Amino acid sequence: MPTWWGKKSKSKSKSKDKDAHGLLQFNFIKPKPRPKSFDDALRSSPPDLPLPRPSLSSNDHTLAFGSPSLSLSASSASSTASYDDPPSSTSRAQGDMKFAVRSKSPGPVSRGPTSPTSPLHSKLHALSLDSPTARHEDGRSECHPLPLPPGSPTSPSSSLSSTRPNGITEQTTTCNLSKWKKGKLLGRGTFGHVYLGFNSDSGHMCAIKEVRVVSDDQTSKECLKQLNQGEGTLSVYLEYVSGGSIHKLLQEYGAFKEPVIQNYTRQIVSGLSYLHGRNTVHRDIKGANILVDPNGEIKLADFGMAKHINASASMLSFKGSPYWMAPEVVMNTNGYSLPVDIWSLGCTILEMATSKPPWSQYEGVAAIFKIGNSKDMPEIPDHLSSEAKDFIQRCLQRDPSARPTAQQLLDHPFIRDQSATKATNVRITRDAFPRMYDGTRTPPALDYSNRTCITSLDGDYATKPIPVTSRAARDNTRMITSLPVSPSSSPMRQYMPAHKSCFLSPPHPTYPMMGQNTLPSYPVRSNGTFTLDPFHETSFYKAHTPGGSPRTRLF
Ligand SMILES: Nc1ncnc2c1ncn2[C@@H]1O[C@H](COP(=O)(O)OP(=O)(O)OP(=O)(O)O)[C@@H](O)[C@H]1O
Repeated sequence: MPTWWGKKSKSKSKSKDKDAHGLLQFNFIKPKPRPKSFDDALRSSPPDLPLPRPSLSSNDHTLAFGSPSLSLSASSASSTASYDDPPSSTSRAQGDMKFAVRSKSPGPVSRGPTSPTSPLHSKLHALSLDSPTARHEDGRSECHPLPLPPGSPTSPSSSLSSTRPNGITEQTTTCNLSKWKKGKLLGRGTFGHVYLGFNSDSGHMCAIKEVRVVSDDQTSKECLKQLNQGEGTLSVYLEYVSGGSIHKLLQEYGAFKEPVIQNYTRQIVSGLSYLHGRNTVHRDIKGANILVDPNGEIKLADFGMAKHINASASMLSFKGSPYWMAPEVVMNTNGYSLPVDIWSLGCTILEMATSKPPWSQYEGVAAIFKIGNSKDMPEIPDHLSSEAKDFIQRCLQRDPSARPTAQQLLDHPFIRDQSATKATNVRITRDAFPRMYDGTRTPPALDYSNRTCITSLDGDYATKPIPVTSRAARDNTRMITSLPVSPSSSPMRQYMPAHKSCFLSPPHPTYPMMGQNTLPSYPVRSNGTFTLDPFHETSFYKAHTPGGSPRTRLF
């Protein structure tokens, strides 16, 4: 095996450790001496290094691996899966990753808005990449043998455990015990709101992501029926990560210092290395989709756009969040693959360093033009170290094949010497975000019905308050950040020849073209006032390929 960057000669044994949270962790094996420089290393042929093998946490909702550990938070993959790239059966079969989605059932009696149906409700259905339709052997079909929401009771009377051949322990609930109440608003995303969930039986918390669902065709209605959905909402129960997202921390604390960036980058890259090692591309890496827990552990979230790709295939669909989107996605001509996450990683590091993504001075579509059509490189702040600058530059290579892989990046000088212990993670996060620990961090839930002003994106997006006319008007004018659309809906479409495999759909209605000056509207509370967060709010996407194609079924 060729040598691989081995300045640090300490070889870690592949060991299993159980951390305080019941997450099993495995360390990387890194024998081998290292070449002199990162470039020497890149020139060596990448070895087929053993990937860290994650294992499921006790609540079965996170995967943790590597050191520092990185978890893949249970996500809305099933509910927001790519419309034109359905999740592959391979990833389902492998069982390496599991995205458990517990959907809300109105049940026989509606519980009202502050008391969502318990995830253990007898009519709940859970979607999983492993076993979306399993039933109990005794014929009880109303319960689902999938992991409980985080913190659910697991007493013998309430659950049955079984260990599958791949080592994943599954829990089967008897579906009648717990009560999850919807609490304060944690945040808003493209498809809905995320609330704190509290289990009054156990005292446990989870995050409840309420996804709005449009079912305007028969297939959609059938889908919803099968999910036992009502009221146009799908509830996804997720592990609650109390630190919130990197995006929120940036809003609250401003740009991160380099040691924090280094520590978080190392963990993100570790997660990408795991995902990419399994040919899975996340496609929406950005601060808002990366959660930080109070122990400084990073969790990748929101796999709604993740996609397993075949060795031979690349993707053509236009997905992602514009400011973090790789040029090849924007141009949408030759397809794209795993390196799109590396580009987005570079953008996310810039976001951490400046609290804004690259090209944030441009409106959404103008930024897309900048990414796709120019040869410009985003500005890299001067105050960063030369290693950090080099790391970012390598991620932001316009030619995807020139970008290092996640596995290679783990040995980049910017992050390779990062102390990889839990103590370091805790210390760095505690020092950087003290209020995460003193109980004052979480701002009060925003009352969107009463907000009085938002700020305009044109010009100085952060400072210009403008009146809000009505919720309807506001909802019609949101900007896109996460955007699953068909290839032919790319805003670049009219400027380039249509790709053969494009669906002929009309331009996406939620994409304001340049000059339209629409108003993105994500007011966030900052120092007691609402300010615009132009990088977050998105239009509620309703796909519209002709004829109500199956891929336009939901959302
Ligand atoms: N599991 C969680 N624990 C704690 N907070 C969460 C959790 N999931 C989401 N949040 C908070 O809610 C916000 C909205 O999350 P959501 O996943 O709906 O959208 P997003 O990822 O921010 O944006 P998009 O949908 O465009 O990708 C996040 O930015 C985060 O602050």
